[in-house]
Amino acid sequence: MERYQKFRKEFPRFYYHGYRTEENELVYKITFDFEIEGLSSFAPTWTFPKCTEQGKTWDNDPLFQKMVFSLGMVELASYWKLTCSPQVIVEAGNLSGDQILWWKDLYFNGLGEFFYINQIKEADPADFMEIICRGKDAIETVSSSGVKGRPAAVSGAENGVLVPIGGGKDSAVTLELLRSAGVPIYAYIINPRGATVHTTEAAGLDADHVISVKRTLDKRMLELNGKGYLNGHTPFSALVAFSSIMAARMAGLSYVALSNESSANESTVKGSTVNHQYSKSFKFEEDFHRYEMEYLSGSAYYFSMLRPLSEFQIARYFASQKQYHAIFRSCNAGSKTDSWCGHCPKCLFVYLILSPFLTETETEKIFGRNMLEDRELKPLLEQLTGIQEEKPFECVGSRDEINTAIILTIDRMEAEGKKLPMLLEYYKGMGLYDQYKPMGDRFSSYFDSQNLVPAPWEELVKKSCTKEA
Ligand SMILES: CC(=O)N[C@H]1[C@@H](OP(=O)(O)OP(=O)(O)OC[C@H]2O[C@@H](n3ccc(=O)[nH]c3=O)[C@H](O)[C@@H]2O)O[C@H](CO)[C@@H](O)[C@@H]1O[C@H](C)C(=O)N[C@@H](C)C(=O)N[C@@H](CCC(=O)O)C(=O)O
Ligand SMILES: Nc1ncnc2c1ncn2[C@@H]1O[C@H](COP(=O)(O)OP(=O)(O)OP(=O)(O)O)[C@@H](O)[C@H]1O
Repeated sequence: MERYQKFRKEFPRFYYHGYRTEENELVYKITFDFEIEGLSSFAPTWTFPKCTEQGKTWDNDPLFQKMVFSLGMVELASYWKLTCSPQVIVEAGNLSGDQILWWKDLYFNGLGEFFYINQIKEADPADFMEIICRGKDAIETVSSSGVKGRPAAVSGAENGVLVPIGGGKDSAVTLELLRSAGVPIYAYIINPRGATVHTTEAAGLDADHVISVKRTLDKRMLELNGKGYLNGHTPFSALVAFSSIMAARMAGLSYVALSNESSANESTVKGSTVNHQYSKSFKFEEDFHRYEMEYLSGSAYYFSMLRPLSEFQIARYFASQKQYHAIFRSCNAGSKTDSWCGHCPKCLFVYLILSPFLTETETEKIFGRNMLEDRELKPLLEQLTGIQEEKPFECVGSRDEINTAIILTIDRMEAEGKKLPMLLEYYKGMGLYDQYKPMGDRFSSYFDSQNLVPAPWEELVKKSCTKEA
């Protein structure tokens, strides 16, 4: 890819100079200092509310400072990708050889979609970036109450569990599961919008149990995007991971419960490792866990409550949680207007995966239209079901579970004597029905034991969300 080589030559060095903090009784604000030498500097910000005892200063907390530095390491990916400068010079903190390898692995995999879409074939895991660390010596961290290893019990959970909220169905399911476990819940939201705020309301959380942080992008990055510098997907969920453990520390919470499912492990491009949802995968979860244990010791136990489950089971559970149906929004395309766009892969995916568990009227009411009658969505249906090699670059379920959901919907509608909508009729004609029907329902009893859910909650997830087909 020509632009890649050209920019790397023209701008060989990217700097993470440092960060500046401002702290008062109400907020803790961080301004990162990045620079692409010869092009531009960037100053993105994060503002956290202060929710701990008065007089506590986070600037004096060594672990928290390491977290701030680490958040900058994730944030820099959005700015580095403009020119993919071969050298990244880190002055803001110290990194060991092992840490450097960890970060390179995150950047390479987390930017897998970016490289693929921009046709940057020459990006190689070893050579795409050299990280040179010129930071001062690391401040020794004093280990505190954080949980090490996979917990057999959930001690400390009585203080509360932090649940990051995306505004879609998955985090609502985590909220409800943890609620049934009887632990206090705190919601965590980056840049609140209607759906995220309404989700906390539907869960019955008051303002004291909602931690909202503000993140700003540097406008110069947006301007450079407009001028033809490189742009594309960045691993947003890695930002959720690093920032949520900061919020947990400020609030004195020992657990952060994500809502990433087993299906997120499937690659987006068949036969490759390119995964749009890389930082939602179990590999990232385990890697992050290891990083915390080794370099951020004392931080909250980070795990995904829904990791044992498929999207199919999450949809079934969510279908019974009617209090969220009018307000949840999974659509990324409509996230700015807090709406279902009704035309994107994520909308079609959610429509299909909920369909076996809701009536046609209920599903149509959620989306405001019957998407299954829209012939323009045929190509998306083909991508979602695996007729096409490439899944859409969106957070959608695995091909197998989408096919299972469609078969169940067709069977239900036919048993009720209903006429199939256009897309389901088309699907039947494509031969997939005959291919998948004999396989039966392989997802109702699904359970992925590769997970980090603390033992008592793992049992709860199994009991609440799995059943024999
Ligand atoms: C693109 C993105 O990550 N957006 C999230 C961001 O939204 P924001 O309003 O801050 O920016 P955008 O208007 O979407 O983008 C403007 C331009 O800036 C670039 N950019 C943006 C964010 C970033 O981190 N780096 C960037 O370089 C971008 O390329 C544009 O040119 O924050 C919101 C929360 O405050 C998120 O809700 C936004 O997420 C989008 C809805 C979204 O589509 N996110 C995708 C990355 C996505 O697929 N999200 C997955 C997570 C997958 C993963 O972690 O790998 C998901 O929703 O599950
Ligand atoms: N703005 C945000 N603030 C905090 N956490 C977020 C935010 N956006 C996403 N997340 C976290 O990332 C997870 C993945 O996002 P994703 O959009 O897949 O899930 P969702 O919104 O809960 O459900 P759905 O899959 O229906 O969209 C969320 O469940 C949530 O834990």
